[in-house]
Amino acid sequence: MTGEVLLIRPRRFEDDRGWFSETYNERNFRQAGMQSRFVQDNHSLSREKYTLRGLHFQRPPFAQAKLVRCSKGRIFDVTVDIRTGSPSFGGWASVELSAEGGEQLFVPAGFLHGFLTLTPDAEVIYKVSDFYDGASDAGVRWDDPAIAVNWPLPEGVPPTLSAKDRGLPLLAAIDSPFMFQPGDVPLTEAPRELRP
Ligand SMILES: Cc1cn([C@H]2C[C@H](O)[C@@H](COP(=O)(O)OP(=O)(O)O[C@H]3O[C@@H](C)C(=O)[C@@H](O)[C@H]3O)O2)c(=O)[nH]c1=O
Repeated sequence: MTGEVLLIRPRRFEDDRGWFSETYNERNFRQAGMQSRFVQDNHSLSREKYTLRGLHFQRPPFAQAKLVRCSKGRIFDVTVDIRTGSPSFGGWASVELSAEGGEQLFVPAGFLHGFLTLTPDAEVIYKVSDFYDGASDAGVRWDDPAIAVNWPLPEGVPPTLSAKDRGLPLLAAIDSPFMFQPGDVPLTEAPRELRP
């Protein structure tokens, strides 16, 4: 497990037709410091601007690392440290991911993940390191005041949420199954950048 949130900017080769980019290359991403093996690819479409999905995680033995990118539009992507014993426990970090920029966020197991769409019809594609398991699916409220994510929502505009996300518990009510391990890295405001 790589216990560090990373921002990846894959190289783009531009020519008259447009561009080409390797969005994932196991060897190069490993060499750059991202160790996970992925077993499932996910793709979601959120029709409305200001749709919020999160804050989610899967419990072990199905804990997932995620490699997230936005393939249409723009999203405000958020990760929250829930590793017991971490100096940054309960802290959050955000990055904007856009189809135009092609940035990717690597979210290790031990973190909540969620995003707010900043454009209509935003599509998000992400790789995960273990299979979906409905019984292990869990999460924390997007507006938990103990985390206090500064979502870029205009004053008085509520996000569009699933019924499941409206009913999620507060961080204090979940028993985090994750421990801060030797070699893990605290969460910083700006994730370390990799250019594989
Ligand atoms: C996540 C997931 C959902 N599903 C099903 C369950 C449900 O019927 C439907 C929609 O699921 P959800 O409401 O959980 O989808 P969503 O709210 O988009 O959940 C996702 O949110 C982002 C922020 C993440 O980080 C992901 O890991 C995942 O939790 O799709 C799968 O079959 N496989 C999967 O891997």
